[in-house]
Amino acid sequence: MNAQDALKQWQQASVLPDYLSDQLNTLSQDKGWVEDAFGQDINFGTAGMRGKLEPGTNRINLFTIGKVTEGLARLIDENGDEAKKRGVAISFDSRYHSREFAEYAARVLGAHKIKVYLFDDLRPTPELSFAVRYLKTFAGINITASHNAKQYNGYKVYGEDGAQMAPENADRLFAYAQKVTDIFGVEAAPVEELRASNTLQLIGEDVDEAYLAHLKEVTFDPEMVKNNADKLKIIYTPLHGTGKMLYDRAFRQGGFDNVIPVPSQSIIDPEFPTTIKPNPEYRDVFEPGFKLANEVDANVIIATDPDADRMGAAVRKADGNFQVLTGNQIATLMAYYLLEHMKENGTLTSDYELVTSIVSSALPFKIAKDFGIRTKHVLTGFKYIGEEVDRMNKENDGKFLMGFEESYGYLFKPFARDKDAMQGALMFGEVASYYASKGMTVFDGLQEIWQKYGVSYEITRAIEMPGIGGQKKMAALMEKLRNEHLDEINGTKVVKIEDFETQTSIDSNGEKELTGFPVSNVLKYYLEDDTWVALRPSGTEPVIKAYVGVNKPTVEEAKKAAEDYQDALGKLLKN
Ligand SMILES: O=P(O)(O)OC[C@H]1O[C@H](O)[C@H](O)[C@@H](O)[C@@H]1O
Repeated sequence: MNAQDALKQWQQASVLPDYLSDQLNTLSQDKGWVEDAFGQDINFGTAGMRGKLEPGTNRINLFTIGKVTEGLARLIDENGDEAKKRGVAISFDSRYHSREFAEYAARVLGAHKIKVYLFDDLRPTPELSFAVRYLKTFAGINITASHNAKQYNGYKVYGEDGAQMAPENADRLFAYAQKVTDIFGVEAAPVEELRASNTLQLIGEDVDEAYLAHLKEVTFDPEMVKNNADKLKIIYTPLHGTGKMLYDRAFRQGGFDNVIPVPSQSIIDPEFPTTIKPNPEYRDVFEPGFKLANEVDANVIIATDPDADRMGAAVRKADGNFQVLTGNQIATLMAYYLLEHMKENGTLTSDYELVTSIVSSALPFKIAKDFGIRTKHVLTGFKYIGEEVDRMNKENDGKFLMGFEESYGYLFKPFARDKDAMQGALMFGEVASYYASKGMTVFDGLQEIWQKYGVSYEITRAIEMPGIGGQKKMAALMEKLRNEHLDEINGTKVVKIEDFETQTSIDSNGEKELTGFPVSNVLKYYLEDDTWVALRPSGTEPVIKAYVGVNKPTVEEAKKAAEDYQDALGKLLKN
């Protein structure tokens, strides 16, 4: 069906709620919008599906949610009665329509007589991941668009291991969803009926308690944290989202006595009024935190995104100013802290493993190798880190130290199988507490690590390419670069190119097969000066991402080189 025919179908549908009809009337005046919103079906990316809250087949609304949930229901049907009895856990964040979509997904599953555990209120993504494992459900759904701007919403799906559904099942689910011919005809059972038969069960405090009990396992040295509680003042912001539900109890039980929330950002609000995008990657989200930190003389600011899977931090330097850290720097500090202290108390063995994505900093790998433990690279997407944890458990081969992604995602204890900002906040608090006990700032600690291992400095830039046009442009750009085999970037020789789509690796010895990764549209370049560069279209936002990681003796040199490489990439991507 072409975009115009699909539009007509939506215009004639009698089941559209008023807000969608109104939006449709206004937006459909724009031909480009119609092409984009109805020209294709919304797809599954790095983290399920994500899109603007608008009418259309390529958007997030009641009907695309219903269609995909119908796909999940059919996947569960295919797995038989046992799978239906185990059912699905559903949570949602603070965005517009999140609660409504969660309830609708519950009703669609309920129509298939699939058991549903629905959270009574908003909850963090990692708690949903935990709930899937705790309740032993067959799958999980989280209605969230994570850190995207307020106009977006989305749908993350979890498999029975609590990790985001791996491509094989996600593809089956999507294929089932594609078989739904009438998007408005998806059956949904009434809530009252589902409640009466206990097909739909509300969950909340019971799961909170179990999850919080596990969060206690994250802290490595509770005594140290407790003894230094008075030396550390943490400002915390949930950025108007789900972190608010648990942070207070999590910090308190972890021994952190001085945690002060940012009042304006502790109000649950789908407008995310104090931010442009509620993403701890951006400095502006820390502004109210800086102000409060200066008023109360705090050392550290911790921010979690609206579904509390990402965690960012800013730390006070010796000169009194705050430094916003990157996800790579936060991970480096946490990895070093754990390795050093585990070694010290004799618990570090060589079968511990650190897992990270191919576009994350090389420094934690270098440190891990120095401590004699194993390292493993995976593609972007925390589900791949989840798969590694599964492998370690199933094959009894390796112990999980931590997993991280440059995009502010960390996991230490795999009772959740997605990145967990609560775990990140507790571990980062512990790191801060440790440096405070030595009379140092966290930033001093980072300098110390850099002095020992050399400076790794990474910059990620996202170049926006919206709409169907943007997708085509990104595909063409990647194809062009793939065929060009760049031999230099900003004047420095390329010594190796890894192409994760054609699964080849080329260096001066010729071409080899690149094994161990699923096919993915990523190009990674290794340069003569120990720099790496990676390019890939994002799976969650309409952007192409350019990653640069440089290794230099000093911060100044590293920063300058990373910026220069990014500028060169910017030009390359414009051509
Ligand atoms: O770079 P993208 O494809 O946009 O993905 C960036 C991040 O998005 C989500 O948060 C996923 O859960 C992460 O695993 C991923 O790293």
